[in-house]
Amino acid sequence: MIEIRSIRKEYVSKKNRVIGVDNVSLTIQTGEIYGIVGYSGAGKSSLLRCLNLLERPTGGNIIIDGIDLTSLSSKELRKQRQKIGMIFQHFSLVSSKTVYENVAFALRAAHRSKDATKLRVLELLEIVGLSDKKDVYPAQLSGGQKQRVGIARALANEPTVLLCDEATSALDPTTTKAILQLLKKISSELGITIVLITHEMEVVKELCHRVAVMQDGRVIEEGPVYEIFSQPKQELTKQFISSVLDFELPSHLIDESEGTIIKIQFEGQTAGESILSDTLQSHAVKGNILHGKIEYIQDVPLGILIIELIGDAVQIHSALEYIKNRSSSVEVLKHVTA
Ligand SMILES: Nc1ncnc2c1ncn2[C@@H]1O[C@H](COP(=O)(O)OP(=O)(O)OP(=O)(O)O)[C@@H](O)[C@H]1O
Repeated sequence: MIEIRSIRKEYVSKKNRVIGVDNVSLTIQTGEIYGIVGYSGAGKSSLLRCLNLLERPTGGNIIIDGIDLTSLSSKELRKQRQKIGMIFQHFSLVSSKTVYENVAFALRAAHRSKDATKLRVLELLEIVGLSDKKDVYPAQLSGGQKQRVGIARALANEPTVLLCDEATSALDPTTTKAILQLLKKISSELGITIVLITHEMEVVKELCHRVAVMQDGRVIEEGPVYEIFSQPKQELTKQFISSVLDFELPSHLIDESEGTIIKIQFEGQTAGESILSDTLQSHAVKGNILHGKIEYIQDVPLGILIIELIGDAVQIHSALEYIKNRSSSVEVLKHVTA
C-alpha cells in the first residue's frame, strides 16, 4: 500500500517560488492500477517523482508498505528504491548498450552474480516479448519496443511498485494499446501496484482501477474509474471525460427538433432501450431515438440514449416522471409541450 500523506512540493529559486504539489493525500492499495490525470503543469510529474523521492517533498510523508521513505537515511532509501521501478515517456535507454545490457545494468547495480543476471534478463525479456531483440541497440527498435525494454529494466529488481511517467504519450494508438495490455498483464500476474500519470483519459479508461484528477497542484476529484466516468463532479473532470465519452448531440439537431429532448444515462446492466419501450407503451407519446452510445469501462457498460418525445403536455410530464423513476440520470435537454 502507498500512503501519500499531505505531500507538498515547492520549487524555490532566487526569483520566485512555485508550488508543484499542494497538500495531496491519497491511499493506493496494493495491486491497484492508479491513474493521475491533469493538464500540463497540474503537478502530476512532481507528485509521481515524490513517490520515490526523486523529488524530495517539501512537506508530508510517503509511506510504502509501512515504511516512511521520507524518514530514511540515503543508504536505506537506496535499498527501498529497488522496490520501486519507473518508466519514462522517452524511455531513457542507454543508446550505446544493447537491449540485454540496458536491462542487465539495473541488476548489476543490485550486485547480482553474472549467471543470476543472465537468467533474470532473459526472463524479463520473455515477459515483455523481446527475447529475439536482446543483442540489438535501442536505435534499431520501434518506440513500443523501446518502452518494453524500459519496462523490463524497471521490473529487474522485482519491484512491488511501478511508476509510469506518461509511458505511452510518445506512442501511436495501436502501440499504446499493446503497452497498456502489457502493463495490465504485469499488474495481474506479478501483483505489482502501478501508479501512472497521463493527460490521456483513454489510458485511464483502458487500464486504471482508480483515478485522481489534479489541478494547480491539488487533487480535485478522486475515486473508482467507473464512478468518476459515470458521475463526474468537477468541471475539469467532465472535460477530461468528454474527450473519451463523446455523448453530446450536435446542437443543430436539438434546435431543429420539435419535441422534448431527454438524455438518459444508464449504468451497469440497466438497459436504456427497455426504459424507452416501457415508457412508450404506457404513455400516449411518440419517441424517436436521436443518439445512442455504449462505452465499456473495464467491461462494465456505461451508455446514453438521447430521445425526442412528442405528445401533449400532460403525457410528456407523466412520461418524464416515469423515466426519472427508472433511471439514475435523466437530463432534459429541451422541453417542448404541444
Ligand atoms: N524543477 C522545477 N523547478 C521549478 N518549477 C518546477 C520544476 N518542476 C516543476 N515545476 C513547476 O511545478 C508545477 C507542476 O509541474 P509538473 O511538471 O509537476 O506538472 P505536470 O502536471 O506533470 O505537467 P506536464 O504534463 O507538462 O509534465 C509547474 O508550475 C511547473 O512549472
